[in-house]
Amino acid sequence: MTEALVPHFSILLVDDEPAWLRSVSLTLARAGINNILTASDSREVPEILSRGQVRLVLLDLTMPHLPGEALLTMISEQHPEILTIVVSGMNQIETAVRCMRLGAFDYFVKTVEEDRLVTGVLRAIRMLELERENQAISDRILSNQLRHPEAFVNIVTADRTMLGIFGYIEAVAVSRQPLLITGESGVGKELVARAVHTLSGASGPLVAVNVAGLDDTVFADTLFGHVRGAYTGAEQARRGMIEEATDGTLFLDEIGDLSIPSQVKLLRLLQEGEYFPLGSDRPKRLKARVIVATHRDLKAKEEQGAFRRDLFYRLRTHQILLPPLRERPGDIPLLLDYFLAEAAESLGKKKPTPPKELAQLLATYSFPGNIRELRAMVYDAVSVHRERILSLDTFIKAIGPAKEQPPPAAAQDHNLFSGLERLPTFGEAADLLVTEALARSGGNQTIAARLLGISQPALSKRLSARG
Ligand SMILES: Nc1ncnc2c1ncn2[C@@H]1O[C@H](COP(=O)(O)OP(=O)(O)OP(=O)(O)O)[C@@H](O)[C@H]1O
Repeated sequence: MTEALVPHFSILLVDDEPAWLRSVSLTLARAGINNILTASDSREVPEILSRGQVRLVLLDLTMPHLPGEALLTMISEQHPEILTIVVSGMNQIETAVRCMRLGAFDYFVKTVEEDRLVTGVLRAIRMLELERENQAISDRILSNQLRHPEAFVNIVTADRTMLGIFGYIEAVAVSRQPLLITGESGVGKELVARAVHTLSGASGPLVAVNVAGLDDTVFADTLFGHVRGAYTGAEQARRGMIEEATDGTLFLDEIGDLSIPSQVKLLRLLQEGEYFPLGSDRPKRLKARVIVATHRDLKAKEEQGAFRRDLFYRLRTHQILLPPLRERPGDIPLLLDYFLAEAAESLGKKKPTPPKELAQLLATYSFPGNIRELRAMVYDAVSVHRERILSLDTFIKAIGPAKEQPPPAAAQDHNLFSGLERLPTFGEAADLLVTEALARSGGNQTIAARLLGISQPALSKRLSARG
């Protein structure tokens, strides 16, 4: 199998000393960077750059023929899309300042530790990747069309926000940067992580780890693995989940519950792209895309000091916020139909017909457990179901008595009465509302009362008063 090229563009190393070219190539390869070209004759550089593959150049300054500063000027003028890192033998502040003025992205002295050079290269790669991804995101938003709708077949929705999120997912799926998925419990975060993984085209698996409740040592052991004898009881070496996810996706769920020491470990992993299995002093490379999810408000946690700011900023490079089910009521009938078919098939029954008032009833409920809760309700109803038409009873029981709910967004923005010349009286308005609620609920008073946000006895009293 041919190894994937990292990053997706080429990095060109330019120096007249072949030994330096070899040594830097090896250092970068150890950091997982293998898409490298080299040039020991600076006169070759313009032709190599004209092929359009190179986005980052590591440039020596003192070279025969075309000197480094002349090349730097040429690159800044003719290839503004390319970043140049100068790696010079000269430790002179004036030279460094001049190079930065000529457009260098960074400046390193050759004697500097290799680690610092690698960090500089990783920073440049990250910046170029983000630039490309931002471009992809705006292209997607403008084109407003999905390229791979098949990746979303398991995510039932017709909601505009959700469809917009699908477009965003297509744009960021191939990124190597972390992705943060937030949203209430049961809203579909793991389902979305799976769609991202499918679209990433990664050859490895998706490995999901729920990190809630893991103490720091268990967290490190689970993710990083250990060598034999790392601690009492570690009789066998164990691969960590990061290694299990090689060439695939590591999905860390409930990230908002991670302890501070584990947050530090995760940040280091993301920044340096490497980790140490417990008991080992040989680093391993992170070769998986990291997706994290939480139902918690990470911003609020960060403000309270319970979540590290640097990690929060690192994680939210790409972010998806999934809306709760109550904010997409149009999805309720679709999901109902989908889960009825799914439940009937798994329970070996014929798909029941839902009473037409059911979707109305469900729209009055706030679904704190979101889609998972709706799914469980439907499975429950189908399992006790005998007739052709599904009974409303299990649903009415599950959602409990009506509670005050915020008015629908449309009613908040626009007062329905504002266009009327004569305002109806309270009594008239209430009568009209009751009539409409009864029509929508097919005459079912329980549902009508829920739609009106009043108790059933209160509705019944009002109806008898009407005569
Ligand atoms: N749009 C959808 N279409 C079909 N099924 C869905 C949809 N969204 C969620 N589900 C289903 O609802 C259940 C909960 O989804 P999922 O586990 O992805 O939620 P979550 O946000 O990750 O939950 P938690 O915060 O508890 O981890 C799963 O069975 C999933 O398949």
